[in-house]
Amino acid sequence: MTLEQNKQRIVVKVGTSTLTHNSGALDLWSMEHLVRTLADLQGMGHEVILVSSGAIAVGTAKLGLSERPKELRMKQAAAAVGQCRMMHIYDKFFSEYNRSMAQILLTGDDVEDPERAEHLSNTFSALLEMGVIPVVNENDSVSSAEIETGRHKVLGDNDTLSAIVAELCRADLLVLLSDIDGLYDADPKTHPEAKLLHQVTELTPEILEMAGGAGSWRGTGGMATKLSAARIAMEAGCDMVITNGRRMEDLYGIAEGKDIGTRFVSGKTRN
Ligand SMILES: Nc1ncnc2c1ncn2[C@@H]1O[C@H](COP(=O)(O)OP(=O)(O)O)[C@@H](O)[C@H]1O
Ligand SMILES: N[C@@H](CCC(=O)OP(=O)(O)O)C(=O)O
Repeated sequence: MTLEQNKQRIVVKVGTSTLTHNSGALDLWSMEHLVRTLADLQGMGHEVILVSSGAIAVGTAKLGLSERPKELRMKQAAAAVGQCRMMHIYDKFFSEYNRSMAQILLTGDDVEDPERAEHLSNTFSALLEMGVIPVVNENDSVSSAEIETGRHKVLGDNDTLSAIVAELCRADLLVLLSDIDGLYDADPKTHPEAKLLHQVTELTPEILEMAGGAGSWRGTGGMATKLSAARIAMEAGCDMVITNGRRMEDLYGIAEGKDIGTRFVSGKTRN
């Protein structure tokens, strides 16, 4: 396959547990490696979109709060503070690699409404055309679906959000960077003997039953929301891979189709 043929539009979603330390403070090593790898993938000819979580945890730490706020308005305020801090650091790191980035904050209404969705899709196209890397998060300060209930309604969580973005942008590949190597046949935190699944071609009831909740106070949704994302991506003809954000360099192999993490194979790739 030539490089031109292999040029892909890749959406990478990174979870709070990869971007922050247990204290909630930013994991600068992780962010720096993420940015460097994305800049490199772009340099290789791929188009890259980043969906980044972390705003609430980072805001909570920056405000010096002893725990993640329970009151909705306080969580939304923490998100506003954290989002700003994260964009500052992302922009600084992307600038070091001579890349431009843009912030896109979305709510469920933005993708549900056809006119807004079209504007959004046009904005993504224009940014990618100019070589800018869009960095997306849910607009937590105005949208309460996920942070209030912990479940997704319209968008709800960034796993689902990233799949919706992948669909909207007609991406070839969605990669979810998590704190775990992929989907296991049970949650390894409670079942140490659990085995990693390398490939999923169909979301059967057995697969859906394997998914448990979040692994730490910073994560949201756990595997359940990742499987919802897989459904959206697969139906849109986009492969999705869950892999460990501790090994950013795996992104190169994943882009080449190597067997890393758990790959949810879309009909488009299978046929
Ligand atoms: N079947 C499963 N396979 C792998 N991880 C699982 C499974 N069920 C639940 N989990 C949990 O999902 C967590 C990852 O999701 P989450 O905590 O939301 O992190 P992230 O910030 O990466 O989205 C893992 O740490 C793990 O404890
Ligand atoms: N939008 C929220 C994160 C929501 C979310 O899905 O978090 P995660 O499970 O860490 O990807 C934030 O920026 O804090």
